[in-house]
Amino acid sequence: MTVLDEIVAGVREDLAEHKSRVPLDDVRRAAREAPPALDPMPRFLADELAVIAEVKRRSPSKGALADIADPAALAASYELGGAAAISVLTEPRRFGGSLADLDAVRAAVQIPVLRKDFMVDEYQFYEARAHGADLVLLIVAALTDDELRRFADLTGELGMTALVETHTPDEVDRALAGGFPLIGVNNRNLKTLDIDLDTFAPLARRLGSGVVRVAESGIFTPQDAARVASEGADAILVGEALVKHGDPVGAIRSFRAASER
Ligand SMILES: O=P(O)(O)OC[C@@H](O)[C@@H](O)c1c[nH]c2ccccc12
Repeated sequence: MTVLDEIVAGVREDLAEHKSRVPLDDVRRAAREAPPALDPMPRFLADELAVIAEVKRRSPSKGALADIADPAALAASYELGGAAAISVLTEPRRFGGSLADLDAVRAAVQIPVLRKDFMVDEYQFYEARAHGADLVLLIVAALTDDELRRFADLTGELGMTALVETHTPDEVDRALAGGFPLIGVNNRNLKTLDIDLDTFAPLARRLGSGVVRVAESGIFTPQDAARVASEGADAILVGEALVKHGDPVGAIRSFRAASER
């Protein structure tokens, strides 16, 4: 079993508990009644490198990253620093996340919010929308082509935008075949947890400029941001460097300033 398989198995166990607590019909109604989702794409298509700033308490590779007592306050400083969107980890076992974190962040900011989780069941998409998410993550490595298609369709029906995550040439080809407009390249291999910033450039080239390209993971400095921007990134997704930084407002500003596109 890879780490990804183990995480997904845990997600499926937790899902059974969610479903028994809030039946599908109820979560669907809540999704329908939520304020409409925001469209993040204009921010990603703007001239400046967009920063997706992540609320991340822990990670499977490094354990505890930061003691985030007030996720709403952290999100508010991300917004103040000029983040284009905020990513909130909701997976509890390995990342210490929760839907409560998503609720807190949603209530604190005006910009689009991404529910970052391992999305493997329709239920989670209604749940994401019911909790105010504007974007969800679709990890190609964790899904069949049929699931990718179904989940992307459902994401769109709910008014949300899918960030489709890739890590290999084969996954890039699958994402391109699906016609998805917003595609991430994760510099971290979710099967081994190894990080390599050299992952991005060749896959970004393979993706081409017809899609919005997001460089994910392992971006720690403005120099890293400038590098992936020069390799074609329209946006960067940054977690660890921001949650550990004493000045998240300044950190986001420095990432944004690093790239002149
Ligand atoms: O903390 P980092 O190295 O800046 O990475 C952020 C983000 O890319 C990472 O949290 C991530 C990318 N894809 C994921 C999929 C699941 C869980 C987490 C992730």
